[in-house]
Amino acid sequence: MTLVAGVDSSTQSCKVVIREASTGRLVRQGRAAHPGGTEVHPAHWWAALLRAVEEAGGLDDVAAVSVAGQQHGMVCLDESGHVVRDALLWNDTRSAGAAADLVAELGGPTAWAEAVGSVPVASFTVTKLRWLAEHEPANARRTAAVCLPHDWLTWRLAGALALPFPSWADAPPPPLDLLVTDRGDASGTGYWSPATGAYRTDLLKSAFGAVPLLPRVLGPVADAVSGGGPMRIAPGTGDNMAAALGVGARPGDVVVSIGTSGTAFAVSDTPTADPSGAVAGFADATGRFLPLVCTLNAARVMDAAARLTGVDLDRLGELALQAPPGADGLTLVPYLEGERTPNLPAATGSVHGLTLATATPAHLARAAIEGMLCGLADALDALAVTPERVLLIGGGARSEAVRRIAPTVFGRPVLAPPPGEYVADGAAYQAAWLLDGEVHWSSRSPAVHEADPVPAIRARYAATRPHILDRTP
Ligand SMILES: Nc1ncnc2c1ncn2[C@@H]1O[C@H](COP(=O)(O)OP(=O)(O)O)[C@@H](O)[C@H]1O
Ligand SMILES: O=C(CO)[C@@H](O)[C@H](O)COP(=O)(O)O
Repeated sequence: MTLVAGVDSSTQSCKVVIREASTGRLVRQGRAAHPGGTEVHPAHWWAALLRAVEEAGGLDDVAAVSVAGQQHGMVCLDESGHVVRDALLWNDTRSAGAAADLVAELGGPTAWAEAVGSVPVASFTVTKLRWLAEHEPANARRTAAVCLPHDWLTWRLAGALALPFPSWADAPPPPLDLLVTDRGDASGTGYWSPATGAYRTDLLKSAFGAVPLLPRVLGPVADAVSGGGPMRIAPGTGDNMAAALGVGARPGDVVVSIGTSGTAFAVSDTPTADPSGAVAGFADATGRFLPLVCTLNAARVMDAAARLTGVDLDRLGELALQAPPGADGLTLVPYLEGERTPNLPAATGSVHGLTLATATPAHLARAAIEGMLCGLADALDALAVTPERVLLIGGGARSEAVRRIAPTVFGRPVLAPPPGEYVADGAAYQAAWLLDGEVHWSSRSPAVHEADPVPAIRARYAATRPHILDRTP
């Protein structure tokens, strides 16, 4: 039996699945937590990957592996391959001013959308590099190469494979020219064009003042390390691109992922360029494109509501289902981390419509879930496609309350695939694809969730959304 491994190094944790290459049957899995915060030393990702691999029973019997990771994070390496500073993650908003400057310098949002398919906000790597050049010039000068979280982990794996697994933790960094990436993750940098398939080093030079070494961009099915050992390494990709593969998204589908980020994305045969900036024109992991809208506030809104109400996530869901749709007018605008779409990096969350009657844990629980889903309903609208199917995935989709409330907010049925690790599965799929050239994995049918639409929920949310305070008092 040939086995493949898929890794999901996402914001909150690292997950590893080991599947049978021919059928996709799940054989073993493991996971390990990442530290909190929006800047993280990449060594923590490597340590978590090793713990998750160990929990999954190791990779000795695995023929191919692929790593998917949180998009956009800035990993700077010096000439010897050592990390220059903690990586700034996709949800770190300190580069919001740099983003605004870069947009103005190129002549406005349309110029960016035409150049790289997306209008950069603080999440994009290019804005983080501008921030670094302005605020930490010594670190900027030491930066010989820039890569993304999945690129860095793939590169560390490439360097470790020659050693037995117990020694992987101590594997020295490989040469910088072994760094590779893929179209999907490259498209989140702000200096690679999905339409032309080429780096825009001119934009990088303007933003950062220099052009460090960049990872080689591989096609969807290519070895990340040529002439490697017995285990092959696929190119990997960004976590949303891997999720699209893992869930088997096809043209006509919109996938809504409720993880740390909230994302809504569709598979497209053509590149997109939205000058409003709401839709990022990413590439996918198959050679196609993945227009995507991302919010900074999704599953953690429920974590916060659970803390506020003093219950666990299961109880939070039960409470939410006790309150009526619309929570009797209690409305929560979920900008707890600032927001990316709409681009309000300094915003805070707010609660409106408090009365003696709505001041209950059940109302707050319902308002939190509805508010988070309203942000995603806005994301679905921004995608401007008429989906045949809306598929709900991510940690937050494990909540029955989310699955039952989503159709009332979205105004249409949603399909919930069986709970699973679809990002890691997508990576495993890519590894199987590398081995066999084609993959025929069967999947279980998603459960259909239907409910009467309640348009008043979004109407009230739209009325309250502009009434927010910034985080600077
Ligand atoms: N049963 C559940 N109900 C609600 N939320 C859940 C449940 N299980 C997990 N989650 C949420 O899933 C989130 C993690 O989702 P995940 O997709 O793994 O995130 P990421 O990929 O960003 O690291 C946590 O914030 C947690 O709140
Ligand atoms: O920035 C984006 C998409 O553009 C995020 O979706 C990150 O890729 C993080 O994903 P999760 O950890 O929330 O899955």
